[in-house]
Amino acid sequence: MSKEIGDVILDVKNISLSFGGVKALSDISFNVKEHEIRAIIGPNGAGKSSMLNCINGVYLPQQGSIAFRGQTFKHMNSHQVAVMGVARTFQNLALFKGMSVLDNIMSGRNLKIKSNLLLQALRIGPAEKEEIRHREAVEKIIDFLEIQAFRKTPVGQLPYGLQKRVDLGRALAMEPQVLLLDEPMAGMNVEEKQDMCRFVLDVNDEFGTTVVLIEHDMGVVMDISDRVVVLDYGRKIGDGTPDEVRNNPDVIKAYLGVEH
Ligand SMILES: Nc1ncnc2c1ncn2[C@@H]1O[C@H](COP(=O)(O)OP(=O)(O)OP(=O)(O)O)[C@@H](O)[C@H]1O
Repeated sequence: MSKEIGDVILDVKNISLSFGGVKALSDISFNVKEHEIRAIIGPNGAGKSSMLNCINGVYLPQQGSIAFRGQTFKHMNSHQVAVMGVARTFQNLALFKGMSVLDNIMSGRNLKIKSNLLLQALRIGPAEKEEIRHREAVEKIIDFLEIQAFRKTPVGQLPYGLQKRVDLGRALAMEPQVLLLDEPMAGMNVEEKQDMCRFVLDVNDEFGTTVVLIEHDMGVVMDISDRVVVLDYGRKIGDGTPDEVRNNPDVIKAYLGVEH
């Protein structure tokens, strides 16, 4: 894999997060470079989702800071983080099940809609032109994700693997610079996983989008990631290329309970 990795786009510094007496994250630091695919792995309860929730402003860590392109966003909420260019998908799908694929992906464009609600509703003036532009962008994503056949289908009627693809489409509709994927392959069969892997690689390659993903499937992680950060009980125990992480005794111990 020979691709150009850029400067640091996301810099996580000394993040600590507790829920009452539970320390979900202890002094976690790592960075993500532009155009990278960066995985966060670790056993159940390691703190992976908590970390993603700190990055996209859902949780406010008690300590530490996160900077996007050098700009620290200590108190930004998830909307502000999204406007800045960080989109995410969810472990448990958060789609509108009764709405069509097209409308679900369109909902990802909301952040980009500039005209006021009345003009939008009447579809007149600049709102009409804007709507056409958004529709075109959404159609491109639908083509890219190869879901043309289901454009008008209510999302709830689609197989799980396709719903995950629509979830990705909705995040892509925000035209993010950084895409956070929370277990994009969870619950998928082998074929669906292969498809999702290909789409993640294509998004990274064709749009240049930086990807941060949590994933339990080690085969997938080792195949597609440029670098991997490993958490265990809220602490960072490894950070490096897939090969470095694979051979790290602390990581082996955390996963297998024994050193090899
Ligand atoms: N909202 C919350 N309230 C209380 N405790 C929480 C909350 N979210 C996470 N935790 C706790 O923080 C710790 C880390 O959880 P987190 O979900 O981040 O781990 P994870 O690595 O994503 O796990 P999994 O792989 O099972 O999804 C766990 O002990 C969990 O019980």
